[in-house]
Amino acid sequence: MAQDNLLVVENMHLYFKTRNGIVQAVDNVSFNLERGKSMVIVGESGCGKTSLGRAILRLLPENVCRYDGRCLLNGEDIMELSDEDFRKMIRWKKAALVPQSSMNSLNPVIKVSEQVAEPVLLHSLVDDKDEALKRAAAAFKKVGIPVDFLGRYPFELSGGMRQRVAIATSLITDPDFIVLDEPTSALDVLTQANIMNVLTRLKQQIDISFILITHDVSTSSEIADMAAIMYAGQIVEFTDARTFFGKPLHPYSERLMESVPTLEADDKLGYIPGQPPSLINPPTGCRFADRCNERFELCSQDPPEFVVEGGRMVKCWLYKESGERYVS
Ligand SMILES: Nc1ncnc2c1ncn2[C@@H]1O[C@H](COP(=O)(O)OP(=O)(O)OP(=O)(O)O)[C@@H](O)[C@H]1O
Repeated sequence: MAQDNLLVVENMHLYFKTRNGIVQAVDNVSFNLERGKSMVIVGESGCGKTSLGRAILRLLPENVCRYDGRCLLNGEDIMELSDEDFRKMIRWKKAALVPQSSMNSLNPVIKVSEQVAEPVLLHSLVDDKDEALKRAAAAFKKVGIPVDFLGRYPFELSGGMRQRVAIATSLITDPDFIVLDEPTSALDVLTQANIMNVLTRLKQQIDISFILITHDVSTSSEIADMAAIMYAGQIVEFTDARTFFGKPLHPYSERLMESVPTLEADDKLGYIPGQPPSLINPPTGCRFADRCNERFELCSQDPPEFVVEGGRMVKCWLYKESGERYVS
C-alpha cells in the first residue's frame, strides 16, 4: 500500500434485503485514493454508485442485510468505529456528502447562509452562530458565490448557485474528502461546466479530495485523477483517468466510451445491447458476459482483478496472460 493513501477500501459489500430477494448493490469492491487526488465512479444507472458512496459514509437505509469490508481513512479502519463515534468523528469532519438532488433539498424558508452554517454548529466546531456565519461566508467565497447572497432564500438562487450552496455546505467543516453524487445532473451544460470548474479550482487551492459519482463520462474527465468503472455492483476497471479516457481496457469500459458523443467523431454513437443483470442473484461468472462480444469459455467464471501495465486494474479474463492478480 502506498504511503500517501487517504482512503483505502477493501472488499466492501453492501446488500439490501427486499421482498424479491437480496440486492447485491456493492459486491466486493476495492480501491484506493491518494491524498489530494480525485476519482470518478462511472457506470450505468443502478450499478451501485450511490450505494458505494453511502457505504463509505455509512449512510445506510434500514433494509441493509450485509455491510462489511475495510475502509481505511488516513490509515485508520473506520468500519471498526461504533455508529456514534463514526457520526462524531468522521461524517462531516473528515468526509462529507453532496447527495443527489441536494440543490433541490434546501429548506425553502431558511436563508442559505444558515443552512450552510448548520454542520459546524451541529458538530460544535465553532463557539457561536456569528462564527458559524463567518465560516459560511468563507465557504461561499471558495465556491464563487457572492457573499451578499448569504441573506437570500433558495428560491432566489439559480440551479447552479443552489448547487454551489450544497457544495459550500459540504466544505464548511474542512473535510479530507467529499463524495459528490451526480452534482451536475439537473443542470444545463454551461452550468455543469461551471460547477466542474469550481471543483477543479477547489482541488488546486485547498487540500481536498473528491469522489465524483456520475454516469456522465464527459464532464468527469476534466477533474478526475483516477477512474473507477462500475458494472452490476462491482468495479471492473480502476486506473488513472488520463490513461483510461485515452484507452479503456475492459470491454464494458470500451463500449461505455464509444457511447459518449464527441465533436470530432462522425461515426454513429455506440450502444450496449441488452440490460445489466439483476443484482438479485447476479450471474456467478463475469457479470458483463451476456452483453460482451468478446466473451469466451472462461467468462462463465468470476474473473479476478488483474493488474496490467501501469498498475491498471481490470476485472476481465482477457487480461489473464498480460496481468497479475490484484492484491490490495
Ligand atoms: N434501500 C434499497 N433497497 C433495495 N434496493 C436498493 C436500495 N437502494 C438501492 N437499491 C438497489 O441497489 C442497486 C444500486 O442502486 P444505486 O442507487 O446504488 O445505483 P446507481 O448506480 O447510483 O444508480 P443511479 O445512477 O440511477 O443513481 C439498484 O438495483 C437499486 O435499485
